[in-house]
Amino acid sequence: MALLDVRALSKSFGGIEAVKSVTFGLEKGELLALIGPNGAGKTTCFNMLNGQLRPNSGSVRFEGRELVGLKPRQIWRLGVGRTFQITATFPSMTVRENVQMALISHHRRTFSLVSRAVSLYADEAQALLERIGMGDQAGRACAELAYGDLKRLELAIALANEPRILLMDEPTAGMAPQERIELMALAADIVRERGVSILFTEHDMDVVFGQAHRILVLNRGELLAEGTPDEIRANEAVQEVYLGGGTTYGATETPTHA
Ligand SMILES: Nc1ncnc2c1ncn2[C@@H]1O[C@H](COP(=O)(O)OP(=O)(O)OP(=O)(O)O)[C@@H](O)[C@H]1O
Repeated sequence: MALLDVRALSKSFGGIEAVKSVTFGLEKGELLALIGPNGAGKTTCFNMLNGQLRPNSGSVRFEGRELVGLKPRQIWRLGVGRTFQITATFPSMTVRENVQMALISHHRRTFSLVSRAVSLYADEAQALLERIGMGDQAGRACAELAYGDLKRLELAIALANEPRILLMDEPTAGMAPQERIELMALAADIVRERGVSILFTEHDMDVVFGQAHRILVLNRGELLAEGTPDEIRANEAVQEVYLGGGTTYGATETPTHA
């Protein structure tokens, strides 16, 4: 059984079947992309995986344990983390303090807001920042960071919780093209080093086809295709959905439909 085993997951909103009996697995150490046109059901899927939405039917098993019915916080504590499209940092704190806060939360320590978390987990936080290439920015206030750096910091904050699985919802949204590639290349390295599994949604096809080990394609709530980047690139049904057929993508062409 896959590390995360998703079976026949379905969700309707009134008459709209947003996700229809979706089944897939996420393996240990895998970088898996979930793509699909606007409204395909990607966000709804993510919300069911991390407990924000309860599916109408289906199951989500993590290491054999059923996650459906658990609260987001419980799922997070089990090791299924999530990054959001909107970055959630404390702007007035420094970069390092933000990571320290995440480490403190992970280790369930309490601290006084008055004295601030000046010393707790400072070395660990610095090490995480070095890993994402932001060691030299540790002392800056978050509010001063460029957008791309904030997204990288968000990755460090997510890693502070030592997730086994990381759900990344459009991690590169709003970034410059080269920065996007770099962020996902960094995520790919981290997958390799730590054996973390990542499921991510993404609109930038260069990022998807350049970095993902495997790709899931959703269309109108259904899983249309699943395979390696080469298999998906060659899949006619996928080409039809994305481009009306005929054109290849992921190499030189980059259709975006954000
Ligand atoms: N809370 C909701 N209430 C009603 N309909 C919803 C709700 N959330 C999503 N939907 C509908 O479900 C379908 C799937 O939406 P979803 O946001 O999951 O797609 P998506 O693939 O994430 O799209 P995008 O790429 O635009 O973020 C859409 O038709 C959407 O309008």
